Amino acid sequence: MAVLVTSSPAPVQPATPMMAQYAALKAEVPDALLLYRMGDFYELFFEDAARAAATLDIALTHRGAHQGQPIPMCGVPVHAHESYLARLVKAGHRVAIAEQTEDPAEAKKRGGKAVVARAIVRVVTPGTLTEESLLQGRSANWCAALFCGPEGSGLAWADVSTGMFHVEHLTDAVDDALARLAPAELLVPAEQPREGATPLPRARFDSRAAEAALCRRFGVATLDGFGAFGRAELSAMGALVAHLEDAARGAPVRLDPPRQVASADAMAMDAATRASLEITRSAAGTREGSLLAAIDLTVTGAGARLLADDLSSPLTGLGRIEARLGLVAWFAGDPGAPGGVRAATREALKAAPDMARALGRIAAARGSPRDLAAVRDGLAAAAALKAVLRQASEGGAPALLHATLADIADFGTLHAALAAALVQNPPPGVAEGGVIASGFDLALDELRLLAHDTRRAIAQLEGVLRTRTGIATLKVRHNGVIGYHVEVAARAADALMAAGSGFHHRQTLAGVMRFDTDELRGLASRIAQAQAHALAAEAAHVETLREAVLDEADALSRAARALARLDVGSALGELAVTRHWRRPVLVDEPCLHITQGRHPVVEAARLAAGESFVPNDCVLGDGSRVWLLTGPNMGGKSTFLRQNALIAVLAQAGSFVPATAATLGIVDRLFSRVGASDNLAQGRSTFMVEMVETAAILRGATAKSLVILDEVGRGTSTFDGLALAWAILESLHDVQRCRALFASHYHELTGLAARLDALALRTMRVREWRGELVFLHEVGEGAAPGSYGLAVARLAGVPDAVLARAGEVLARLESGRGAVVPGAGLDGLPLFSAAMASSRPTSDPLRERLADCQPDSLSPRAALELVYELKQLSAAP
Ligand SMILES: Nc1ncnc2c1ncn2[C@@H]1O[C@H](COP(=O)(O)OP(=O)(O)OP(=O)(O)O)[C@@H](O)[C@H]1O
Repeated sequence: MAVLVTSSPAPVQPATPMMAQYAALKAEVPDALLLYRMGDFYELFFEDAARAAATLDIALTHRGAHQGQPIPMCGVPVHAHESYLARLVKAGHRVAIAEQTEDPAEAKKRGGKAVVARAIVRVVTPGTLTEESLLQGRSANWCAALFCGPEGSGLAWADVSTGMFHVEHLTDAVDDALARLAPAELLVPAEQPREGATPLPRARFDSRAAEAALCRRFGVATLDGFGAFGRAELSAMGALVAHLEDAARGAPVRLDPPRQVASADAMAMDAATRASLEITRSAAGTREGSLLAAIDLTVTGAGARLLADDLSSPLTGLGRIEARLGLVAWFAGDPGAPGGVRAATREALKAAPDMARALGRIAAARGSPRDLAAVRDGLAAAAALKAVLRQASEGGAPALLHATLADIADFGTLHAALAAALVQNPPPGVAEGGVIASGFDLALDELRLLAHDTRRAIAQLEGVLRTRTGIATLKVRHNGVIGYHVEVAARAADALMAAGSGFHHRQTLAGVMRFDTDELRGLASRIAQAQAHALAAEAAHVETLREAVLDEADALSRAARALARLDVGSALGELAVTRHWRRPVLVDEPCLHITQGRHPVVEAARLAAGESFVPNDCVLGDGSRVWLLTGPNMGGKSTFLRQNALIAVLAQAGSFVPATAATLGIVDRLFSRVGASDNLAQGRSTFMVEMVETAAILRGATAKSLVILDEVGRGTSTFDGLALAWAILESLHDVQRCRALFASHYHELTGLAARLDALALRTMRVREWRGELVFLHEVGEGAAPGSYGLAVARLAGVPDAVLARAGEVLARLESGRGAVVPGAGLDGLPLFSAAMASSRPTSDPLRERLADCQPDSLSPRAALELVYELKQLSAAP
């Protein structure tokens, strides 16, 4: 989430009318950087300029003076402003854009000192982006609002780039919901501050005003048709919509009606679980290395966004999960879909542009002709796909396929209008024309023809004038400043300067003179007129097309979502076939039976390195609801723990799973604590974090939950850690009664198996071969015979002396195992330095030479030589 940086207040007592205008605009958006349009540049002044120059690494200059001080200024060119905007927003700034809202010529009419009228047309914040260049095609860009009321919290979130709009009532687990969403921008009431969130006045969260505003927006008398919303939900929705509208500054904001999300419909996962399982982001914070990246075979941006959504909130309802699995199975050809339909679907989807985002821009009045073309091509792809799938589904198809196809309406008329009107590859803007295809509007074609013919007439005029004047080098030229003109070398210009020559002097430059003639003027003005009319006609057509698209906005948005669902279904089908994944069986009883399960990310990494991955079974259920897993470091415990949790996530997200078979009782909450998670920035030690997270598990887990815990208690003294691990394991077994995989180095815990009837012992198998440790990565029955910590330390390159010393300490500790005081039995051990001394290498040339010498038989000269020799030996390494 972006950290918002506020900028400086507006200057006091502005010196010039322009600065007065600037100050007034700046006062409207005191917390945003103001980009002030001046001709071809957006300029920033004062503190804004300093901040922007530092972020953008551009030159800071000065313009005029304010209260005797030069005014700091910097600017970015209008034509390239999007990339600068992206950098400013990414750096956490809110940016307001003030445009010139009248022609400078109009201002001039009001007098020499009149300032061109300007207004803020948009406030750009991280959560209100629509530009393709500012967004990531494969991730959603959520703007969220949170309101915590006495009866729970309301969380509303929307993506203006696609119009998606959701709301959820939360009784607790607000942090979990925010971790799931990872919004680009979060709005909160000022009196409920949160780190990284934008505080808004409390009045923005007024639920009654919100209800009325939402009814107006969606043209309904009551919101009941969308769901039964609580006060907190209304407050959050109201603040969110008002913020989005405020940022758009009068430009329309298109949103789908709010979809109410019920917390119970999704598998609950807290932020620590998501981080530890690296579902959509790796530990390094990137998409790469995450589960999402490893399994994403979607071919469209919208498909990738939907897959991320599915993985972030796996379902808990059997019906919806089965519906998704049915679609994946059908695409995977299991059972027996006609050959080629998956490939055909993926091919058709590849041709589909991002219709949802194009629609978002068109609705926000920021759409370019290219966005209209994107809708046209998206509709063509949708129609082609629908035809393919309709035919393929004749022999029987899953319900979700039928429902999805039904969401793709018949857009024949709209598509025909777009296809007939637009050129194949329209330019990014309408200003230069060339958007409307020839043949669509005869009047437009005539205007274009006229302009074309006139240009040809001008070209012919050059020949006529050459003959008439006898100047062979005479040229008819055009430039943006003086338009069409005749150019001759200065030395040949005398005849043209003569009165009655028919030539009117325009310009004298070094070596050349420029003229025009009445005929040339006439032709030029005909061209200009024809062009202006043609441009106006094109703009009118574009507006009509825009309206036609917006008339169908809701249906288009549904169709875009349907295409995304087909993309996800076929991509997961492809994944299932190419990686040999299997359809999971979901049941109501709390079990987790996985045969030959694999970790999708680790497996992919191993395969890429030319190494194999060892699959493992996991059987949690009656009689073995909790597994206590022991084994050496590096043995594969964390991988095994995580892979089973990931299989549960994948299955409930509606995907096949990396196993030869899997039967899974629906998991209501998933908890994962694997790998160290430091939160030192928040002032908590590793152990403190571990205990806070463990407390959350013991409070939150139910008999339907799945808990995976790795090395609980490692951050404190051995006995404290063991005692805690012991009690936690007992609690999971007896109190929460959840399914759990519990990895630990405390071998003492294995004794609990005798007492806890649903606790089973498993170990990561290793073999010692010629003094070397070989990791088999196999889960076997029973407990590990030892912890092999020293052997792993040797593999890691810990020096021999330290290892030898650790071996001695270990032997003493083991002989004293069970003693009450940790470290009992160590008193008799020599000190570390003494042990180091005893383990010194025995071969020492200096000592050997000294031992060899006979002092009594040495002559003075031989003694001196011996001293030299010893000195030399002592210097040797
Ligand atoms: N099933 C497997 N097949 C092949 N290689 C595996 C398997 N499981 C793990 N590995 C490899 O072993 C390495 C160590 O795995 P992992 O981190 O899971 O071990 P660990 O027992 O949890 O170790 P530690 O306790 O030190 O964290 C991984 O980097 C991975 O490459």
